[in-house]
Amino acid sequence: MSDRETALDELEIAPLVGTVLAVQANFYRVQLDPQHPDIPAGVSRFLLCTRRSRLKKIGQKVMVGDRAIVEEPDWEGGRGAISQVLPRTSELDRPPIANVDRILLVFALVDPPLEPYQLSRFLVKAESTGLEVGLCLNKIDLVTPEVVDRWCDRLQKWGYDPQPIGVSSGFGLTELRRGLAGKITVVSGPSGVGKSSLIDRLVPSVHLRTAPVSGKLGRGRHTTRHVELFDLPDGGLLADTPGFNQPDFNCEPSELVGYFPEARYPLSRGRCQFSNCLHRDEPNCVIARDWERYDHYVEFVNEAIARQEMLQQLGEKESNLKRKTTRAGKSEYEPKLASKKYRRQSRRWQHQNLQELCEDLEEV
Ligand SMILES: Nc1nc2c(ncn2[C@@H]2O[C@H](COP(=O)(O)OP(=O)(O)OP(=O)(O)O)[C@@H](O)[C@H]2O)c(=O)[nH]1
Ligand SMILES: [Zn+2]
Repeated sequence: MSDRETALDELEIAPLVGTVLAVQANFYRVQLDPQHPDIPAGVSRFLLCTRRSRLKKIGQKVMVGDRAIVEEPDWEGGRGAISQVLPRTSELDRPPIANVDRILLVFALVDPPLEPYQLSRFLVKAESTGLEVGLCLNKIDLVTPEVVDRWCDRLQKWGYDPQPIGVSSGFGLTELRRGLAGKITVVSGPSGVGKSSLIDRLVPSVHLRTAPVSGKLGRGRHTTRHVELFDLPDGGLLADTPGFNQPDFNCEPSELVGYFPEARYPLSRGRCQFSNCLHRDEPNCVIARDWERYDHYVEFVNEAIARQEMLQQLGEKESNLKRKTTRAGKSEYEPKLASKKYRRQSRRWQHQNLQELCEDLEEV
């Protein structure tokens, strides 16, 4: 066995494993798990790594959040090479992060105002990932305790247990920190609610640029674009997502009901008469209509159906298009010759047909 094989063999017994915190132009910032006997005392556990060419060859992508095996650490230079990506437990595509455990939705009670419909969209989108969903209500300093209580009662009826917080004053952040320990959490929510300010407070080493909520849209001007996981002092990793105000759904209409906690319980207890019931006008449906968000549910189902129909039409259109390359070298779609019945009949075909017709007439 060569020296290298022996070294690899040893690595297999006790590989250096870490989590990819950020991707920066073909380099991966990896935080190694602590207490590995190979990590010398006093060196940084953060290594800037390349990806082994073998991984490139097999098309193995490395994502933020990935658990990776690191070889050939250069402790002085803070470098290493990723030789293997461990199986993922989850994979989000927006933001592109692997192994996320929890989505934490942050909304403000005011400034921007808390809108039930918008909150519902974010909740459904978060539920559609299949991950645990948490909800914080920020800016409690700007409303009365009665307003906070009213919102908490209302959202409990939706099936959630919101945590009121005040990022400016630090209210509720100790409890929030406890829920983040040992997990990878993605923070999401509309613009201007205080997501970046929250991360600034939770991760002392991070200073994201934040600006006052401004303009007609009531949006904060801070922009969060690249994907990065921040290391929390009490353990756990946190990522911010760019603020967006209207998440889209790309799920099947029939899946939506499962993303409403209010409907999950009756569905687990009984069955609708029709197996493909969408719980709208169908008879003998187990879902009651008297819960606050039922209208949201119906609207989201209608939206998902419309989306499905649009995709179907697009699919049909696309199958009638063929790709051609223009003189400028660009690739474009042009209508395929329509199916037989619309195609201009060729002379020969016309001639044949006439002949057949004549033969038919002769037979009569
Ligand atoms: N009054 C009050 N203002 C807050 C609080 N938390 C954050 N803010 C302010 O709200 C504004 C927007 O905060 P950001 O942290 O930029 O919001 P964001 O959610 O990251 O916004 P995007 O980057 O657009 O997604 C800033 O002016 C913050 O100072 C709070 O608890 N109380
Ligand atoms: Zn039903």
